Amino acid sequence: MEPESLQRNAFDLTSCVAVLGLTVVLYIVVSHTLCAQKTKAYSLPPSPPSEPLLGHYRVIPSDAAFKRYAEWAKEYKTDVLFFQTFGTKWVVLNSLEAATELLEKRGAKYADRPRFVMFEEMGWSPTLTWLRWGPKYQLHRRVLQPPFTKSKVSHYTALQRREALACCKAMIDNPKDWLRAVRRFSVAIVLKIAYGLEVEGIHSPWIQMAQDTANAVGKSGAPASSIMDRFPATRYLPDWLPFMERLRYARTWRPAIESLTRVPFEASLKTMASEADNDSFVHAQMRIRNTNYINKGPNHFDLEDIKGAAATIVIAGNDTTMATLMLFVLYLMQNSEAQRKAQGEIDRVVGHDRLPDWEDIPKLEYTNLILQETYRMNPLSPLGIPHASVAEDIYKGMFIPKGTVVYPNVWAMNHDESVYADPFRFWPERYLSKEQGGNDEPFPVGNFGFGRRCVTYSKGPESSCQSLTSICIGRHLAENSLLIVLAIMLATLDIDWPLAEDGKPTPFEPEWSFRGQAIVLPFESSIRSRGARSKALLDAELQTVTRHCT
Ligand code: HEM
Repeated sequence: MEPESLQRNAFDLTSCVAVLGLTVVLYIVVSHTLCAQKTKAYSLPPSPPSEPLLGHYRVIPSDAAFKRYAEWAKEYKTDVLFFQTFGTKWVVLNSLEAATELLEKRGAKYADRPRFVMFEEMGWSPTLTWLRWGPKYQLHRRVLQPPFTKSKVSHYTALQRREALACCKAMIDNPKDWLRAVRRFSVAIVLKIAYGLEVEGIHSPWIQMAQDTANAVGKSGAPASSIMDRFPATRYLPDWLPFMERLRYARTWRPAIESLTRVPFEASLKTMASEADNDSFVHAQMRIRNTNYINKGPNHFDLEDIKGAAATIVIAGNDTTMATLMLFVLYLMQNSEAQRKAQGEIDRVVGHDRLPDWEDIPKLEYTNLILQETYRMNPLSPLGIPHASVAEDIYKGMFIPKGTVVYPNVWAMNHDESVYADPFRFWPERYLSKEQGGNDEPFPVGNFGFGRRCVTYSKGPESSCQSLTSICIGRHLAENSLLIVLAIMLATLDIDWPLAEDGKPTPFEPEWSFRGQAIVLPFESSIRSRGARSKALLDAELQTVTRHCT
């Protein structure tokens, strides 16, 4: 390039950055002034000191921010904290009381989501989880919710049990590769439900595809917290600039998101003609679409919507299940007493002549307590998926401006010492009554989100939500998957610390990632069959269900 043109490019960039800087300053001054006028009567919630222009941008740690928020809440003696950066305002709700009051009782005011600019940059198609409040959101929720209601998920139980048996068999046959078995279980269920596609074995390419997407989402940082989300114009800056590492991340992982959205969808469409009995989400939606087309009716849910919604099922459903299963293995390995107690319960309820089935699940009280304690110990989305307010609000005399992003600090609520004694201890008995040797503590809260992003509003000055549904549409599906696989794991496997060469268990501290989701990183474990009898049962039952499962 000519020196003159180089100079011109450098000048263009400098002026571009200068104009952008000026815009940021103007934006901040105007929004501060407007906010100050509104808050004359009420003050904003407490917040830690911020920096000029950058606000709280550099004050919030990128790793495990939820822990810092919990500390600030104690320091400032408040359950609501306020922050702002580049004109974006956000509050963190650190108590169950605040989250229930704002996100549930006043849910209509907090039904929106912020705009997820970083996720847009990552190439998502319309995805319910990230959609803002509005007709598109309502349409997606109306289409996606019905197949996952508490009664409808019974449709998937045969598939879930078959995959649970296959998972445990793969863990026993190839214990070093137990993570792949767990990933296969998590992917196989949602891939079949969304697209009608089968995962063949633990080396299926679908597993790698889902793994890549999970990596992309899991380490992308708390949703709506990047510089692009705070100040969308920065998405057009070159990604080598300082502060733009999240833009670089988004662009690096874009192909993974695009593949998972496109490739299984196309594979599913190819089977439309040959699989008339395929009742997957994509086939069902395509059939509706074709019928509307033939009858010359409108098709509001277009191809991009079907594609995006199917990908939502896989992306929202696979990694959450996988991460919870990894936690089961970890906590059972670390707490052998709890493991033995749960195995005792399985033996008592199910006996030794068969493996756990759906009719046993309601009777497995201690197994359910292990699930609850796993949820509490490590909420996968420690700051939930943020909501956004559609109107200004006053809470305990504190002013919450319209358009504020709202994070429930689910981790803080589930580690509140005033509710949970010794909150960092894995103790499933804590939920039992005092007479039963427990501590009468409530089940964990908020792991599946708060409130209701309502489907319809009632009219009137105090608008309220009409649809009282739990925010995560996949909760019932996920709980069924987790309970059946946990029960079969307890019936067929012994989980222990990895063994050294001399055969002795070697305890270690696992590593975690707290960037975005809170997940335990891959770790070693010693997994063995509980005995020849349970192994024979596993082989026999797997053969039977594989023959019968559709
Ligand atoms: C252990 C398993 C799971 C956990 C911990 C979990 C957690 C969550 C959380 C925290 C939210 C955000 C709620 C909010 O906005 O306050 C959410 C939303 C959502 N989840 Fe799940 N989820 C799980 C499994 C699933 C599964 C299996 C599916 C698939 C069917 C699914 C689909 C969704 C969807 C579509 C949303 C967005 C709902 C909306 O914004 O209206 N999830 N989930």
